Amino acid sequence: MSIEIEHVNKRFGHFVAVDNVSLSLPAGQLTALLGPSGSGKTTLLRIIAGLEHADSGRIRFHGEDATDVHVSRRGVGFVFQHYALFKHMTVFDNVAYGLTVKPRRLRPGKAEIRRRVMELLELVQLDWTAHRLPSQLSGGQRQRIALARALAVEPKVLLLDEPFGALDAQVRAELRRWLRRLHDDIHLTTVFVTHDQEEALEVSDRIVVMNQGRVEQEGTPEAVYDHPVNPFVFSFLGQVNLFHARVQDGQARIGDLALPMAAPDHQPEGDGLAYVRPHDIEILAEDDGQGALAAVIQGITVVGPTARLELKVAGGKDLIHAELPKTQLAPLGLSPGMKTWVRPVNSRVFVGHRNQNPPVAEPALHPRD
Ligand SMILES: Nc1ncnc2c1ncn2[C@@H]1O[C@H](COP(=O)(O)OP(=O)(O)OP(=O)(O)O)[C@@H](O)[C@H]1O
Repeated sequence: MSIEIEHVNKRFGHFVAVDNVSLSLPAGQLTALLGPSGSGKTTLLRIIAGLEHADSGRIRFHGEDATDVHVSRRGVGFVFQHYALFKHMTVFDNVAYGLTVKPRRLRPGKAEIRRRVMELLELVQLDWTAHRLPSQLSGGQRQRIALARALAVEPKVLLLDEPFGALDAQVRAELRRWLRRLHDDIHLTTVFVTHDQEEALEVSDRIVVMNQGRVEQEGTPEAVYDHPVNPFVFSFLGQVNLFHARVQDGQARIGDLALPMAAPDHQPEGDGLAYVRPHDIEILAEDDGQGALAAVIQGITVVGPTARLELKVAGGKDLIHAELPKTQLAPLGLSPGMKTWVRPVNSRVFVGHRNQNPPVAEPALHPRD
C-alpha cells in the first residue's frame, strides 16, 4: 500500500511543525524519516497515522483519500519508543490483544487467534517467551513483542517512531539488522522515524531528510549520502570538514590546491565552502609534489579497526578530522606531533549556500584566514 502525502501543513500556535510536505512513499518499502530533533518527523508520522490532523493537505493510501478517516479505520500498526505493553498480561495475551477486542463478527476464533499469535511470535523469534510477563523480557525483546503486537491486526502500513531509541547501542544495532530482515520477509509498507543517520542508512530503502518541517532531500540511502543536494544534508549524514574554497573555470580550489569534486553537472562558480568527509582525506608522510596541505598531527585515537586523526593545517585555526584504517598508521609512521600532508580526495563545494550546519557538524577550517 503506497502512501501519498500532498501539501501537508501543521502548525502548533505560530510554530510551523510541518511545512508544505509532499511525498510519495512506495508500497512495500521501508522509508526512514530522518532529521534533527524538532524537525517535524513525529508530527508527520502522526498525521499519516491519523493521530494528528493536518491543517491542510491530503493523505492518500494507495490513491484513496484517508485524510478524514479515523485512526482506527486506517489499518495502521504502530510501535513507539516507549511502547507500553500491558504489564499484567503475558506476552501471548499482549500480542493477541488487538484480535480479541475486535467486534464479534470480525473476531477470529480462539484456535485461529492462537495460531496467528504463535506465528507472529515465531516471526519475531520469541515464541519461547509466550507465557512470560513483559517485566521478564529485555528492552530489545519488548520492542520485538511490540512489533508482533502491531502486526497482529494485519495492518496495511506499519509506523515506527524511534522504536529502538531507548535501547543501548549494541542492542540497537542488532535490532535494526533484525528489522531489515523482517521487512525483507513481510514487505509491509513501513515508515520509521529516526534521528540516527547510521540507522537510516543501514535499514531503509528510502530516506527522507527533514529539517524545520520541510523535506530537504528524498532518495535511496546511496543517493542522499553520495549526492547530498545541500550543505544541511551533507552535514547531517556524517562528520564533515569545511574549507573555504573557490570554484572558477570549472575547477574548485582551496587556496592553490586543486580539488577533485563529486560535482553536479552545473556546479556554480564563485566563493563557497568545500565539504570533505574524514575518510576522504588522504594523509601523506612525504610531500609527493602533487598538491597537498601541510598539517601537523595533534592526536590519534584508534577505535576498533579505524584510526581517527586530528590535524592542524598550516594557517588554519581549527582542527580537521581524518579517518583511515588502523593498519595504515605503522607503514606511514604516523604519530602525534608529526608533520604530514593532507589531500582531500573527494569533496563537494557549495557556492552561495547559507551555511546551515546542524550541531553534528565539525568546526570549520579557514586555511586562508
Ligand atoms: N502538541 C504539540 N504542541 C505544541 N508543539 C508541538 C506539539 N507537538 C510537536 N510540537 C512541536 O513541533 C516541532 C516538531 O516536533 P516533532 O515531534 O514532530 O519533531 P521530531 O522531528 O519528531 O523531533 P524528536 O526527534 O525530538 O521527536 C517541535 O518543535 C515540537 O516542540
